[in-house]
Amino acid sequence: MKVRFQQQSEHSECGLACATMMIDYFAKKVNIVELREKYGVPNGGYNLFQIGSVLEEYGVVSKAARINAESVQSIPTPFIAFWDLKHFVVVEKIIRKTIHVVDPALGKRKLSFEAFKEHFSEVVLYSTNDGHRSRKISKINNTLKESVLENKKLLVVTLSFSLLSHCVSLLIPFVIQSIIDSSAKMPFQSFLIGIILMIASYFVINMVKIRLLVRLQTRIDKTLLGNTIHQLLHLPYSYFVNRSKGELIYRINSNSYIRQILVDQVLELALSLLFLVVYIFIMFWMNMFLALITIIIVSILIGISIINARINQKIVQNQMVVMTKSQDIVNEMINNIFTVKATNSYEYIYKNWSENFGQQIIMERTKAKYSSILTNIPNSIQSFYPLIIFFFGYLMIQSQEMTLGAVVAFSSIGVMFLTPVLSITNVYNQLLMIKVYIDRLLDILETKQERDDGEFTLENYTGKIDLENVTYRYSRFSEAAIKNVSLSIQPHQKIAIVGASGSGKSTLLKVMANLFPVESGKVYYDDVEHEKIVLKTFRKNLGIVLQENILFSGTFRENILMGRKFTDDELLRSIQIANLDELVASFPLGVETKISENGQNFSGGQRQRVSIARTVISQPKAIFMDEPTSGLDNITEKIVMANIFKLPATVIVVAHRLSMIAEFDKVIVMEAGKIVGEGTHQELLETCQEYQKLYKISEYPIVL
Ligand SMILES: Nc1ncnc2c1ncn2[C@@H]1O[C@H](COP(=O)(O)OP(=O)(O)OP(=O)(O)O)[C@@H](O)[C@H]1O
Repeated sequence: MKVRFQQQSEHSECGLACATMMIDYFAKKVNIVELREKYGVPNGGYNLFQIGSVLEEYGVVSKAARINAESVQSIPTPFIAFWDLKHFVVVEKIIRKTIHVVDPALGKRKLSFEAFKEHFSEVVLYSTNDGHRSRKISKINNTLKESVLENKKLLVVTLSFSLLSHCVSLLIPFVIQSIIDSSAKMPFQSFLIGIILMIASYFVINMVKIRLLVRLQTRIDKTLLGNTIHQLLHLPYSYFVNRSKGELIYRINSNSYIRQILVDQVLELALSLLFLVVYIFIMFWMNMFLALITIIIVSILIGISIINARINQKIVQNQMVVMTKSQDIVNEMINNIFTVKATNSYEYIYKNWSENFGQQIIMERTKAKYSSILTNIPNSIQSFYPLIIFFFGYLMIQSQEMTLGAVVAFSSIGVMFLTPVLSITNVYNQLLMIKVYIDRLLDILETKQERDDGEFTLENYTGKIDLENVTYRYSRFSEAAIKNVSLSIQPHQKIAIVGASGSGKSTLLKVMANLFPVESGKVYYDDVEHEKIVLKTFRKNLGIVLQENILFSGTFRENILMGRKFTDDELLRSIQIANLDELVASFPLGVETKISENGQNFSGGQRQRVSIARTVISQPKAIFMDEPTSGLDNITEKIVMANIFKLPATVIVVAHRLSMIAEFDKVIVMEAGKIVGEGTHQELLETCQEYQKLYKISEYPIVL
């Protein structure tokens, strides 16, 4: 049994991807989505011990060993190998001096012993389980099935028209036969009328078929892509936190490949299969001997095409991985062009990209190498097929077993038979490919949506928040970012969270704002446990301003409203609170002024203020802000914060600068995921050593 390739979705997921491949091989069909949901991905990835624990939970008993490359053949395959001192790969098998490696970042590769030795870091994790599990054919995901089933009617109609057009073309050989065999007494006019009628009906049927096909394609596209985007929008925030954007976009694009293969190819396959039976029947009815020759030729064609498809699948899988990486590099380059320029790192980035692109080219060439032989043979056979039939047909005419017309007709039917056979093998090829695309899409489609099954709507939410022994960790194996935190925040209180970098301030804020689900403990809003609240409607009570202030391309108005309905007065009020009124007034188009994508044409502080206006416009009852004013000067910061403080809302702010700290009702001091101090600024200065330290080193001494 082969190891099923599992691609890692982010840089630190190689350990988890290797664990997925091992579990899938030895114990149970799993995909990385399931393991990711269960264990998460710690910063810096998994170590061998943690991978071993995951395997054990799934019934794969494993052992780690330190071993040099020369002795690695004694380890039972597949096993996990430590790679370049920073990565994990699965060694699928070792055949003589060739090592078959499944790299979760790069796909399946064959390495010479020397190349293996160069990368192998002399540590392995192997399974002591006996043999592999039995594998059943996997079921296609429901969303994909639904997308097709929803358009069942249209599918049947399109299929019927395709069938009709095939039927019309099936008549052609018989017409040719009667023209040749009855040429002496041919009723010229009726033949001509018949032919014109045939051409006209073929044309009309095909025209309708093409239109139906396009309609079917667009409908399936819409359902498939619509479902994916809908699913993406309903995934929890944590899904996006560590994922690369290029990778996600590539996964989303898998939709159109899947549709192309499903609609264009599978439809063809269904018809071809049906017509194969018809053709075989007709051929044997016309001439047994020629029919047998055709079947032999076809068997050779199918054999070669299957080999071709299998080779292609492997190459395409690997090709997709490098293509995604290229896209990622370009994405990062464009997003971080300032850093590239500032650090003068053109060559480094270019080298990175061109190395990756080089691999892409090598794969393209390998593909061409194989297909120049394997695609060429079927094509050549197809071209020479009529010659073979005419050769044997000639002998039959001589022995008067067949007429010339019958040989010509047989040859045409034979060619018609070969075409669907070739298309079946081509579709088989594509179907192997679709699996690769589906697996990539399933990462999105099979991830659980954010839960929303609460019973309380909390329409009159006051802004009270309580945390009871809350712990949150980014992954099962990483240290908790928030440890056993209990906290009570009263309506309209103004709270600041302070602490050293990495102490868990942002994480605590996100947990309070319900962006991250807690691992243990409870979060209460107005004394109602968060799991019992209808999140969809409740979310509008929470306003969140995060560090990354993303603006969309559109006007000021559009960026603040974000599709929600508010009056012009409400819009102006939010602009005033964010102290944007002067800026907006300075533009001739006011709130209709265009903001470019990501707000590139505005300063960081201006972007922050648009983000604040966007949050306060909905008059949330609790406002969570992660360093919302880091880009503002002291005076603007004071104005904005004073405006926010006046709002009838609970305000919780992660603050690096302590310049306004004395104005908060309560300050929470964090250290290593725990609350180490809680009280007013004055109280903490007297009682909390950690706070005193922070205050002393604060860049901006307090203004009292
Ligand atoms: N997306 C993530 N995945 C894994 N670990 C994370 C992630 N984000 C933060 N962490 C880890 O969680 C811990 C707390 O991080 P957090 O961002 O909450 O700290 P912070 O106090 O807000 O830091 P800063 O002031 O530098 O923003 C850190 O150890 C950090 O490495």
